Amino acid sequence: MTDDSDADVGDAGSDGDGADPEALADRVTDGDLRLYELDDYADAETAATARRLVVERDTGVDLSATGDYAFAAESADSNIENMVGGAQLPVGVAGPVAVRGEAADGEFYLPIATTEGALVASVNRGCSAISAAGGATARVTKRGMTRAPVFRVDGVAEGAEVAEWVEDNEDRLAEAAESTTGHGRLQSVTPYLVGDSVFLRFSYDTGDANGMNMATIATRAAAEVVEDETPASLVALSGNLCTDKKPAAINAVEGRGHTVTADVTIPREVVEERFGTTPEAIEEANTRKNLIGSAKAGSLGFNAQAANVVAGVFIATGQDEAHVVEGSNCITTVEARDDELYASVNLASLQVGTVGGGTDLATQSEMLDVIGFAGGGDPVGSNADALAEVIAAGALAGELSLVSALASRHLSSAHEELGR
Ligand SMILES: CC(C)(COP(=O)([O-])OP(=O)([O-])OC[C@H]1O[C@@H](n2cnc3c(N)ncnc32)[C@H](O)[C@@H]1OP(=O)([O-])[O-])[C@@H](O)C(=O)NCCC(=O)NCCSC(=O)C[C@@](C)(O)CC(=O)[O-]
Ligand SMILES: NC(=O)C1=CN([C@@H]2O[C@H](COP(=O)(O)OP(=O)(O)OC[C@H]3O[C@@H](n4cnc5c(N)ncnc54)[C@H](OP(=O)(O)O)[C@@H]3O)[C@@H](O)[C@H]2O)C=CC1
Repeated sequence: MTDDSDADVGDAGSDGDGADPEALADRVTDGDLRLYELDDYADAETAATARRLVVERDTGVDLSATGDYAFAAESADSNIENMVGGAQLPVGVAGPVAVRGEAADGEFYLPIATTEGALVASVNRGCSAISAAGGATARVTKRGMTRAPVFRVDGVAEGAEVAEWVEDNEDRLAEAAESTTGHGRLQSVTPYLVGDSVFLRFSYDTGDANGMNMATIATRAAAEVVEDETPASLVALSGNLCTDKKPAAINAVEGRGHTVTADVTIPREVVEERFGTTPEAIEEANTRKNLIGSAKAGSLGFNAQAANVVAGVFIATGQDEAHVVEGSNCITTVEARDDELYASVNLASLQVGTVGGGTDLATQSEMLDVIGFAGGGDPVGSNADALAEVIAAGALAGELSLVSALASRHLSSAHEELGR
């Protein structure tokens, strides 16, 4: 879409369209402008072109591939600073997979952006077995985006008073928090006291949005009320008990974002035909690997590759990719029954949105459309719920296929064949 060689020649000192990327790049090189100030002197695309020129000159690297991006630069204004282009990776589809959810009920393609050969094939195989079995049942059982500021108090007694005040005045905190958003609703505030630190874990229903910005802005307003009304002094708006983008047991236990569970019962003949192994072998591999192995490792994830599906769909659909950390909090269960296999996944903390964040970008919104849940839902929140249910079904497909491949000793040959 963009090309350094045919950029407009114009006045590098003027605002907006017509600015010359070469002249702008010269001004950066001369120390007259900072890289991030280029947007004040040119439209977003020209500014990105000028930045590429600066980086090309400084590093000697040809950035023509990075400059060949397929979205309007200005559409990424709220997503990136110092933009130089686009990072592209292949996206494939698995499915369609049949999902019997509360919000998602039908057959759904699962777009997966990845560079790992064999991943889409694996999820596709799992999807085909799930669909042959009549589909996966999926339910969102909890929603709540959290933000937990930390306050300083003078000691335990004062901290306990602050915690009590918060518990008695949740309605006042909700009023302040909700004054900042049309869609966010404060669901709870849970105080934690550690010595002279008080943590307040705020949890919000954020509708169809991931809600991390929404929750952060709302919590700032609530924190001001806490400071006005109690002796507590705000130290940090995020006190890590949220817990955002770090492995944390609190998310695995209490949930964060969407807590979603999916299960399926697959007839024995379908298992044997699609996975080339038996329900008993899959159960044994799951127990020894995903349960005992994970326990011995002290892992928070009792699964094989939930993060693969979460990451692939997140990148394809404009979710915050760092939330894959929480998205990997998944427990996979498998049970061989008389003539069938029962399998389930529980994703405790899946952060998804169909509005906001990167969901409006060109390819990302296309992929949300492919799944069928782009934009705000009716009722509010139903699109994000549906996306969570479809991802859970995809994670279940990935678990079934990979654990089967391990049970049938096909993992390394599959990757030799498809991934090298
Ligand atoms: C690779 C397969 C699927 C072959 O499996 P197969 O049974 O030999 O393949 P098949 O040719 O008989 O086809 C069966 C089905 O697989 C699908 N399929 C088959 N090939 C393709 C393809 N090219 N493109 C799209 N879909 C494909 C497709 O659904 C097909 O059904 P059909 O449509 O023909 O009725 C299998 O061996 C497999 O799933 N292996 C596991 C690979 C895997 O899961 N990799 C994930 C990444 S591993 C990792 O990152 C995490 C790890 C392992 O470190 C985590 C841990 O510690 O456990
Ligand atoms: N601030 C932070 O600390 C952090 C931010 N992030 C980033 O936050 C972003 C996600 O935040 P998020 O708040 O979701 O996104 P946005 O900041 O993009 O806000 C989305 C907005 O969409 C509006 N909206 C319109 N329709 C709906 C609907 N149906 N349901 C819900 N909201 C709707 C809401 O407006 P209104 O509120 O007015 O109702 C909402 O605030 C990601 O880009 C992520 O990377 C990630 C981690 C930390």
